[in-house]
Amino acid sequence: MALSFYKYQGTGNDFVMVDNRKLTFPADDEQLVKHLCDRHVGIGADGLILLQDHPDYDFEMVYFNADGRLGSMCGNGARCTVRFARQLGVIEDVACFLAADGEHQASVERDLIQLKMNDVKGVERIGEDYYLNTGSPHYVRFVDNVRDLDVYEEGRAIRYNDRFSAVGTNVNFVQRLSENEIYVRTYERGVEDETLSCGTGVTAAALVTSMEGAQSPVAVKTPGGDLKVLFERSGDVFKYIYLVGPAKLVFTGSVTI
Ligand SMILES: N[C@@H](CCC[C@H](N)C(=O)O)C(=O)O
Repeated sequence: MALSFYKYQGTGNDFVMVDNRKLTFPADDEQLVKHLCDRHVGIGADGLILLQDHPDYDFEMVYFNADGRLGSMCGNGARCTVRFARQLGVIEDVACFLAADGEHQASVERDLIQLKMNDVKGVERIGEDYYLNTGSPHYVRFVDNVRDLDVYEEGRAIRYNDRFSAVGTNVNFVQRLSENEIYVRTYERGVEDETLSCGTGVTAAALVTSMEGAQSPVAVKTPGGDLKVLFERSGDVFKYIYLVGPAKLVFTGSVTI
């Protein structure tokens, strides 16, 4: 069967997008998803996303990690899905959609997609580090020089330690650039490598930076580009969280599956 796909990227976090409104994609085929995301023998991406109809929402986003497994929330992927939905004519400039962690609102503002994230209730301290869930689980460590860090090795050491090896976690390394500006590099669970950007990770990093004195909005640089995180904070409870950044179509194509 011929599969038409669209390749999108949001600050360098890239996704194979499939219009699955007719439910023809074999979503239970883990090996197929893994193959399509493979950068040597497939299309190549950090994840695969199905856009599907839903009776109560504009659409549903079904996200798989590059390892083929069904994933939790993906912030950059969600921003790309909103852009994709607009391209398909499923939405105009605003959307209310369903993802793995529940309902989300989003709006398209020229090049930027503004995505409302779910409230975050509770941030755990682990030594000098932080652990929280922004739709996906994130470990956050502040470092002095993030550009020179071996994110692959240091990220794996945390992701596969006794606490996290079974369920896994994403691992974010954060350098404070100024009071309200940070640089974030992320080791992503399910990709099992550093990606150019991770939306839920950037969100997690911005929220914990506010626990160290930053104010909303926090400007975030990543190896793949710039994002902005807005929020309201009360202790370790965060509401009205918005992730803002670009999402772009890279190319379209068709593969035989
Ligand atoms: N790239 C994503 C994060 C995706 C989730 C992650 N791979 C996991 O398994 O937790 C993002 O932009 O949020």
